[in-house]
Amino acid sequence: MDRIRIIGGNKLHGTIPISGAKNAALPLMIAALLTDETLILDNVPRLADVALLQRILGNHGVDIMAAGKRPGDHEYQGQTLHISAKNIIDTTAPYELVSKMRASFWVVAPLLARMHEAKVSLPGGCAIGTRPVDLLIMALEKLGAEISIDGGYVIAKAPGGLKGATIEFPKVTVSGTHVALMAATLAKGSTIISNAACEPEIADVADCLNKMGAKITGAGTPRILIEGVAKLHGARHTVLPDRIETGTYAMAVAMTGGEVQLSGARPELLQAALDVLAQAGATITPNNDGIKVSRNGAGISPVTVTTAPFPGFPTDLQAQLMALMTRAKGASHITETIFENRFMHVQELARFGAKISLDGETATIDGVSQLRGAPVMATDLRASVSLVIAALAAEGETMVNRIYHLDRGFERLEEKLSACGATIERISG
Ligand SMILES: CC(=O)N[C@H]1[C@@H](OP(=O)(O)OP(=O)(O)OC[C@H]2O[C@@H](n3ccc(=O)[nH]c3=O)[C@H](O)[C@@H]2O)O[C@H](CO)[C@@H](O)[C@@H]1O
Ligand SMILES: C=C(OP(=O)(O)O)C(=O)O
Repeated sequence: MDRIRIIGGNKLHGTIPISGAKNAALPLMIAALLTDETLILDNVPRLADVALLQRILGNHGVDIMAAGKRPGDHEYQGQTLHISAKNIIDTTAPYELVSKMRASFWVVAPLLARMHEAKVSLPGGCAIGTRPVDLLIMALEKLGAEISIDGGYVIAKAPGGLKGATIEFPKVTVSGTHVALMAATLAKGSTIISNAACEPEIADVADCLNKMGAKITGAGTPRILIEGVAKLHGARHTVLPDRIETGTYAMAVAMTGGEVQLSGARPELLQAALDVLAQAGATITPNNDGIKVSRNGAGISPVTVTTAPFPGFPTDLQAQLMALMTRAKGASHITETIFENRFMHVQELARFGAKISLDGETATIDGVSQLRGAPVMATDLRASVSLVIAALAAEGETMVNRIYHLDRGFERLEEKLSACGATIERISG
């Protein structure tokens, strides 16, 4: 099993190119199931989750061609995928594949919308809470699907096709919104999704669906309107930059000090997180090429933050912020409201000498002047990278074990950080 070895203490200086967003690339690839024509996606990150989804789509009969690099392409250029779901040969998504990645469950929506049937294993994914799919099932039932659960599989049928409906989510759900949106594009009549998730990845998927011939308005707001169409066609779409990767590297720079240009980043995708970083003492400068982040001289100030759906502070940056706050001058408070068990990093951060106490959904972090490197274990994707952030500032050596979590969502992490002066290497085997 690969590990990452880090010797902390170096400031970060240089440029980090921001990859395409994992959480947009995955639903965009899934949306290709809605049409028998080719969907071309540019700027798809090279990640374990993307590779796994390629296998899952392949199992349904989808052909995927990954275009190589052209001369002059930047070495970090995302890949271009040509995805063709001309013939769907199997509407079952098996346990062996779906259990490894939660988002793969979302294939239920396009399969049902286009093939009028789907049998999809209940999902797995990061251990950050119970993560039920009741609201996704509710949305599909509203659209006229008959759904049963048998042997760990969701079996969905819509013999006459889906029908437009009003779907009101009792709580904001990204997965529920993606599923409702994709399913409604091919439903007969119009659909209203209210209390929809406003995450930028939803709007990115809706943009792509509209290029494919869907009639969607309001994506990115809590009320989305979809006028169903009989057929979708091929299109070409570029995956938006990863706001969580952006925020993660911004926090790494705030942690170590130094100055880094986050190339290709879009500040409006993570304004709440950038505001918190500025409060913590980092200097954030949006520019033509992305965002410059620096922290020179000044220490880290404590903050009080509560995670919330977009445009609030993202839960996917909570662990990274906690790592940063371990070295703040005073006590910080971080409240997690989205996932009930997203504090797996707390016990691992303690191995560096961090002082964190938990009370229900709130963590209190008493900043310490110095962290010390330690052997630690990655537990889930964002928790893993919070350990990397701590290690970059810790005295001495850290060994991060079980880094397959990191490979799910961070493209060439060690290369990007070492190019900015970090002492970080992957140890294979
Ligand atoms: C691949 C992807 O895009 N993953 C993101 C997505 O996850 P995901 O789409 O799974 O997250 P949701 O927004 O759906 O979940 C939000 C909350 O709603 C609950 N819930 C959800 C569905 C349901 O049927 N019933 C229910 O109770 C969840 O348990 C959670 O407490 O949004 C999360 C919240 O921004 C992010 O942390 C994940 O990185
Ligand atoms: C929790 C995440 O992913 P997933 O929803 O795929 O588990 C994440 O991206 O932080």
